[in-house]
Amino acid sequence: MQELNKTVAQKTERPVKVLQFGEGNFLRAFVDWILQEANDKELINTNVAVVQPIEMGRVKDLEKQDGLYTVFLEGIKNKEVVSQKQVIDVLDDFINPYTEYDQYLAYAKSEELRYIISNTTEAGIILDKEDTKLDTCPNSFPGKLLALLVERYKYFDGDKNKGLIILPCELIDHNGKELKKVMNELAGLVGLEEDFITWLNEANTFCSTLVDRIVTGYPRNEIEKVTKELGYVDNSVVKCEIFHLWVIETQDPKVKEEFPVDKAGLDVIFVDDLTPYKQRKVSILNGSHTAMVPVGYLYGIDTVRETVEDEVMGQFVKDVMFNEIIPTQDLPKDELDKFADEVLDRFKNPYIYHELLAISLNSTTKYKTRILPTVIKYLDRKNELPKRLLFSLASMLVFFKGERNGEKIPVNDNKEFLDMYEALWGSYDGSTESVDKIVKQFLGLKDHWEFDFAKYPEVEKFVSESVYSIVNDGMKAAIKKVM
Ligand SMILES: NC(=O)c1ccc[n+]([C@@H]2O[C@H](COP(=O)([O-])OP(=O)(O)OC[C@H]3O[C@@H](n4cnc5c(N)ncnc54)[C@H](O)[C@@H]3O)[C@@H](O)[C@H]2O)c1
Ligand SMILES: O=P(O)(O)OC[C@@H](O)[C@@H](O)[C@H](O)[C@H](O)CO
Repeated sequence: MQELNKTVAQKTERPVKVLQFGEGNFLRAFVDWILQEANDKELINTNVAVVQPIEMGRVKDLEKQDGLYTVFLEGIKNKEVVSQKQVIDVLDDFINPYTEYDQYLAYAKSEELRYIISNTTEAGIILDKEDTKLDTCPNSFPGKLLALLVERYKYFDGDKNKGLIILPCELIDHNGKELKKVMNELAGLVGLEEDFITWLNEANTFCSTLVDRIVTGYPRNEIEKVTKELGYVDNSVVKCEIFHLWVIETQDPKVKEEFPVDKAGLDVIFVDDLTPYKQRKVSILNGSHTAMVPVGYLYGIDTVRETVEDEVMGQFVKDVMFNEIIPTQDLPKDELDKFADEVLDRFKNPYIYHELLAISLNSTTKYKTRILPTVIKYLDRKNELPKRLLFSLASMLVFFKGERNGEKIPVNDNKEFLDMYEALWGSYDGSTESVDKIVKQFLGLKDHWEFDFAKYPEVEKFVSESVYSIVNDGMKAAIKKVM
């Protein structure tokens, strides 16, 4: 069967107004799909140049298919099954800046370039103090963007009209403000002139944004069937749910006028403050995802849907959402309950095969960013333990012991964390004392948690007892104690 390329599907020429950092599943199934819809409805007219943010990546694989790939949306909308396969043709240039730095910097001189879009994971918007030499490809995303903007500033002689609209999609708090802050810090370290810094801050518009769509990526589990239906081989086909929401925070009405993607009948909204949307989504959706992963996996389940449909695990997830997360949120309760009900329906999507192991990636950091704020609020407000969220923390520690029913778990996290788990479990000798010691050290990682668990001695006791029970009695017995 033929591979997807421009001899198989149509490719439309458009000016490249968007430079996109990241070629991952999410951006392709979300932002690029939105751009496609808005282009097709003639609301915008742009193609995208994709920049690979790290040395290893897939931009050249995308280029092999002339940038064409299929978004496979499947789910239930208004009680009807929707199954739709759509070829996306907006990707137009594919840059590995590590090997094509000049080609990358050439975009600085583009009259047409207007938008920067990024998703470099929660690890991407960071200050890398080594990124001060802009004449070779900087390592970090902020470093790469700074190099481009310095070139642009010089080429257009500080023209205020040549600034860009910057729309980061990383799931971190205030991503736009954070990126702007990191870029300013880096500009300071590089020693860039004051006039450039003024241009960076005044000519460019950094918008924080919040994204929401469950994207499971390449549908490995059903690829033969999908390929047959498509009639071509697509190595970059990406599967996702129908639901989508992009909240763009801006106080500048010109952004909405210039980027009218919301008019394409899509769930894109422009708001003054996205904080409530962010808190609600990250704590309820991502928080319950992260909380269910080690518990469900050690329970013997592999996917999100099976987890929420299992009698015991389903109840665990509901209790996590409604009894521990929602009471810590500041939005009206009925709104939160409605959102949580919708999320549960999305988790039950029968057409999406969302593996717990995929969500488990970088769990140690995800627990800290997506769950710990809830745990802390719960402890402060209720003066009692959020037992299920802490049970999930205990389960995560056992998950990284790396074994389920005698089989190795393919755990995936930063090397420093994997080394830490190995060292912690290396001291385990089967006794309650050794579990207590492991838990004490784990909760004592103040630099990681940025929170002092020792303030709550009952937390350590509960986590320790839970770990001991999960290891010795197995998850099915251990979970009964928190239900
Ligand atoms: N998949 C989803 O359902 C979904 C939904 C909403 C948000 N997100 C967020 O999007 C991000 C990417 O998810 P994905 O499904 O596209 O994953 P992916 O593995 O397909 O893509 C990851 C992308 O991030 C880049 N990247 C990885 N580590 C980086 C680093 N240290 N610095 C800079 N760039 C880095 C990679 O180059 C790649 O472009 C995740 O952080 C996730 O939180 C995902
Ligand atoms: O993508 P991750 O690995 O950061 O997190 C896993 C999921 O919680 C996440 O992808 C959600 O499905 C997504 O955030 C929904 O919008």
